Amino acid sequence: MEGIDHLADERNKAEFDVEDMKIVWAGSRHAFEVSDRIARLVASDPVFEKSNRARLSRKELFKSTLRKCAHAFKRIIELRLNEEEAGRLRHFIDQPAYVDLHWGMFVPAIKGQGTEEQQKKWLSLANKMQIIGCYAQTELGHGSNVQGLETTATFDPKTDEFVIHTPTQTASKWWPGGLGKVSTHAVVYARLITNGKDYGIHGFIVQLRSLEDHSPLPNITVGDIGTKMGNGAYNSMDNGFLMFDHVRIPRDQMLMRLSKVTREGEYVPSDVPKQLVYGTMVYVRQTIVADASNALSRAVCIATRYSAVRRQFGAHNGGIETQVIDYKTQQNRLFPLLASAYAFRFVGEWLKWLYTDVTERLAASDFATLPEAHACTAGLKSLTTTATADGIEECRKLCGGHGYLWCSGLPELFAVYVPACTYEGDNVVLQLQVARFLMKTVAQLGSGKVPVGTTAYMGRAAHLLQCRSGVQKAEDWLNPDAVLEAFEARALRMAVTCAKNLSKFENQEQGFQELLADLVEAAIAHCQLIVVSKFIAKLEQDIGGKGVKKQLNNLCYIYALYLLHKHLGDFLSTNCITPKQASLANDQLRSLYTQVRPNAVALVDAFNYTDHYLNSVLGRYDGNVYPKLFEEAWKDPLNDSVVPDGYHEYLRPVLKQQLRTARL
Ligand SMILES: CCCCCCC/C=C/C(=O)SCCNC(=O)CCNC(=O)[C@H](O)C(C)(C)COP(=O)(O)OP(=O)(O)OC[C@H]1O[C@@H](n2cnc3c(N)ncnc32)[C@H](O)[C@@H]1OP(=O)(O)O
Ligand SMILES: Cc1cc2nc3c(=O)[nH]c(=O)nc-3n(C[C@H](O)[C@H](O)[C@H](O)COP(=O)(O)OP(=O)(O)OC[C@H]3O[C@@H](n4cnc5c(N)ncnc54)[C@H](O)[C@@H]3O)c2cc1C
Repeated sequence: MEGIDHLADERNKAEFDVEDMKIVWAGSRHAFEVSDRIARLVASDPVFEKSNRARLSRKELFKSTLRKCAHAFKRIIELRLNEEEAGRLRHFIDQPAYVDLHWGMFVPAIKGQGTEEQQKKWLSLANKMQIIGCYAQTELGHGSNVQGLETTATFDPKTDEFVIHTPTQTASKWWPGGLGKVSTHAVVYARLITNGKDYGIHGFIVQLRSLEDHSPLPNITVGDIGTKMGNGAYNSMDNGFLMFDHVRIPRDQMLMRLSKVTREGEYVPSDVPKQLVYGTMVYVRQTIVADASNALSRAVCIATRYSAVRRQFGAHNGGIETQVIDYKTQQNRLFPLLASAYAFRFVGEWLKWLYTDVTERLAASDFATLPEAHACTAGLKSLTTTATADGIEECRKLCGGHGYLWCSGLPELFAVYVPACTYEGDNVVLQLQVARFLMKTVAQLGSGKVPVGTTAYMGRAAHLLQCRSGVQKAEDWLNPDAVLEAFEARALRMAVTCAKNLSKFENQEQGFQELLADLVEAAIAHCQLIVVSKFIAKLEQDIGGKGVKKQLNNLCYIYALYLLHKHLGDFLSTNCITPKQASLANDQLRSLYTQVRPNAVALVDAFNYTDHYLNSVLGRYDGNVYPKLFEEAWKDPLNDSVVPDGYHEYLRPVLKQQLRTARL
């Protein structure tokens, strides 16, 4: 059956031009062409083979990761790939590795926090990978609470050096990716102490390993923190621990773009907000939002193709059974995830714009939008990674029993993805940052300060606090104004309720702690509004291609109405909509599912994923699932022999024992 497209009928049903949708998904024709070319390059290179990853021991997996990274670097040089192409290459290799932290955090930290001189020195080494770096912030005892970090960097004016020290076991660096076995250098976050005074957390470039033989430098203890969840998965990464015993570094290895320490040991505070020391996290959170749509779309692609292949029940008189994708329950679970993948794609594009905008403003000493950029990156990182991790697991269940097989691609994808809910800020901790931002904004309403950006809607509080939805029939829920008003009213009313409840406390911080759960819900409502509004804004752009806009329109309203249904309690309890209107939203949702159904397979084809990248028997482009499941099963080491190892020692004696007992 090789060569037959088992999904051809599905593809023929599509009512839009898939090639045009591929461009919209990629962001531009250029981005599509680069991605397409590099994905094929990776798929055709045997060094990047990954189908046996689960069967490798940790050591084998790690060594194969080193090999892939070295080969990738060689190819980047040979083919003279530019930064964008090199980034796509690493993405499609699809194996977490030290390079992610080197390029994703070490280099950006130096770019963001190093002086020009420091950038010149360190980036020229890092860009050629003559040094490899990681981002060493988290400690055994503190991750979320950055202000609680214990590592010290004490200035010694006698030698013009900082002494980096780990004063307690809980001060050991713990988790940094690439640290365990690879990094030669790290940006280490430590408490800066000079003239006996603690000036809080600052970044320092510290060499960890010899550039000659890779052994740890004197007074440095470093290693891998151990095996993590799942076979393969994130175990290709050497997350590490690190302890310093009074390690000396030159003063000029403190990242000094923001604040400085002079030769005499005087601390010169930055004339810009001190929070810019957290700038690398803002940058990475923004990239994590863009990546959420990659991971979710991958899972959705597998679940959608397989749901079209898989048939259960419904056969009459020996006829053909029903494709499981035709069950409304399957659609109700799958299509909102398909819609979410597109929604996260577009909000990711918007967030990239916001980040670029704030970066330009900061360069011009305009710090006004920094709090919003922090709230948006934190909140959207939290919202999209939570939904994506849950979504991948839902896709596994949507694939029934076979989804639980490693070769479905879903267990490993879940195991690799789920720590995104924790790293770069625990998702609850991050929503609480959004909540603080919202409470400040609400407190300023009526003060004459007009809320802008993503909180502009709060400026229409007089209307939004008393309006009632005008929806009268199901189709009214396809009106962008009706949807936006419902989401805005719900978000504002939840924030205002929290603010009112907070005001009942004499001690605001105590009140905040008491109301944490409500505050997180208000923050989530605000972030969902952002995603919905950016999807609607996307539809207002000039989108060409036969039928493309119609499909995006359907997905946009599936996303919004599915959220409305899921969080109905919020919408009803805040009196934004009536039960009747909620029921109309459900009617509309069902109708949208019917419209998406014939386009579902084509909508996931638009992601343009190669079979190599998906690495899933269930998600194969040709839908030839069953013979390939057998092929994979035969490859399992347990099937190397018909009679298993251990039969003679452990199985035969038991069987013989039973036989004797039975005879008695
Ligand atoms: C492409 C790469 C591949 C990805 C691989 C992923 C590898 C993973 C890497 C990591 O995980 S690195 C470690 C990441 N760690 C965290 O994310 C820690 C999370 N914690 C924090 O970010 C902060 O400590 C906090 C929880 C946000 C704030 O803590 P706290 O309440 O103690 O606040 P302060 O530090 O005192 O600051 C208060 C003040 O500052 C504002 N603010 C906080 N963060 C930022 C920021 N990033 N940018 C701008 N402003 C920020 C905050 O809103 C407060 O403002 P005001 O209310 O005072 O106005
Ligand atoms: C795979 C992976 C890779 C990582 N890579 C790096 C890296 O490269 N570099 C690096 O420096 N770090 C890295 N980290 C560490 C990561 O950034 C931290 O684990 C993360 O910031 C969460 O901090 P924590 O572990 O201290 O969680 P904790 O803060 O201990 O969280 C535990 C629980 O407490 C809750 N909680 C904590 N504070 C509050 C609060 N104020 N209010 C309400 N609830 C709260 C949380 O919601 C959570 O449920 C990595 C982690 C992982 C899992």
